[in-house]
Amino acid sequence: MPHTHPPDPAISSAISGAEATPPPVAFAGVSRRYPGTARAAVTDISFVVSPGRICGIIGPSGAGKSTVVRLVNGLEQPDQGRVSVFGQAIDGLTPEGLRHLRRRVGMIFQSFGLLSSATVAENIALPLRLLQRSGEDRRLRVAHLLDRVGLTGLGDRYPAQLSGGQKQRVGIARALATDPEILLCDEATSALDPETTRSILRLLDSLNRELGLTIIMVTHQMEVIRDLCDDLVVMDDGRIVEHGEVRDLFLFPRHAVTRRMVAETDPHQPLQTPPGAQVVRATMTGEAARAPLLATIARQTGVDISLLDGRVGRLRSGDYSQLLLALSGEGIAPALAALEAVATIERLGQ
Ligand SMILES: Nc1ncnc2c1ncn2[C@@H]1O[C@H](COP(=O)(O)OP(=O)(O)OP(=O)(O)O)[C@@H](O)[C@H]1O
Repeated sequence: MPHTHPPDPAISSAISGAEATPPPVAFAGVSRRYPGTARAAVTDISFVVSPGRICGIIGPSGAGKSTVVRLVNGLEQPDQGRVSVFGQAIDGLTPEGLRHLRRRVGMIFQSFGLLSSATVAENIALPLRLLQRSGEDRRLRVAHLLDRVGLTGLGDRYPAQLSGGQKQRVGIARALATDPEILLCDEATSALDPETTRSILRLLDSLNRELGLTIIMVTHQMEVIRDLCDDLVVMDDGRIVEHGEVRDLFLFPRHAVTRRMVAETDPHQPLQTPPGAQVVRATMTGEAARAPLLATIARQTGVDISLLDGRVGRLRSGDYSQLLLALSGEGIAPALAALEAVATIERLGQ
């Protein structure tokens, strides 16, 4: 059974069916084996993406992440189970139904997928051409999209004349051309350097906030999950091994794959435990993460506090700090009580 952290209320109501509008994406017991292969690429996948959320999918190479996104836009069909997009099962859709679905679901890729012989403007206009929109319609929409992704004035360039980050912006503009409600991103930042990655993540964040766009983000980079996503699905060997809100999985990973991927964001060894000290891990979020907690508690209780390890930062849901502390001397019990009032405390022994 996968580890499931308590879902947010929107997910609970989507699963229970209490929500009037069906969720953008729902997988129920989905399996898929590619023809000619011995093992299923994905097995018994069930999860729900609620409207306006950014859901990350992470896992080692070959875990089945790309297969999951390809199942969402009908590039693959399930052998078992059901994939629903806005409540509609994608298997059994007519070609016309599938075309209509794909207008509501945009997609961007690691390799950008641009036509090298077409200009930036022509690349962005391609989906509109397929919809037989008029030339004037296309021109206006492309100008708007170029502005929106920060490429004003670059419509006449060819892809070869752009940086990697600019190419991905063209990919995003093209994916948005049909005004989709869902954006699928398959390793969309994996070919980019860290600074360019951050600028693309900021763009995706603003599109999500301003347009209410639901985003599914396949990545092998936990930093992308930490910085951008609300929810997280962790896959290994074709199965979901853990899923829930990023805050819960990032701060309290349970499955070995999640633990390993979280550890990779901050690889180092904690300091040795001083003899006789009580060791605790204290996790704070929001206001408490920024408070001068250790100094205040040491002053008030007389306890000695050594910092053995720590990580601080910002998730999409807010600030966090997670500190490995060794408490010694007088006042350990009141210090623990004071910590427990504002932090989640895990006692790791003496
Ligand atoms: N078109 C295909 N034909 C046959 N097997 C495939 C095909 N596409 C993927 N697979 C296999 O299905 C499994 C899952 O692949 P998938 O690409 O979904 O994983 P992934 O987690 O996205 O991997 P990566 O991070 O390396 O892209 C792998 O064993 C892969 O070899």
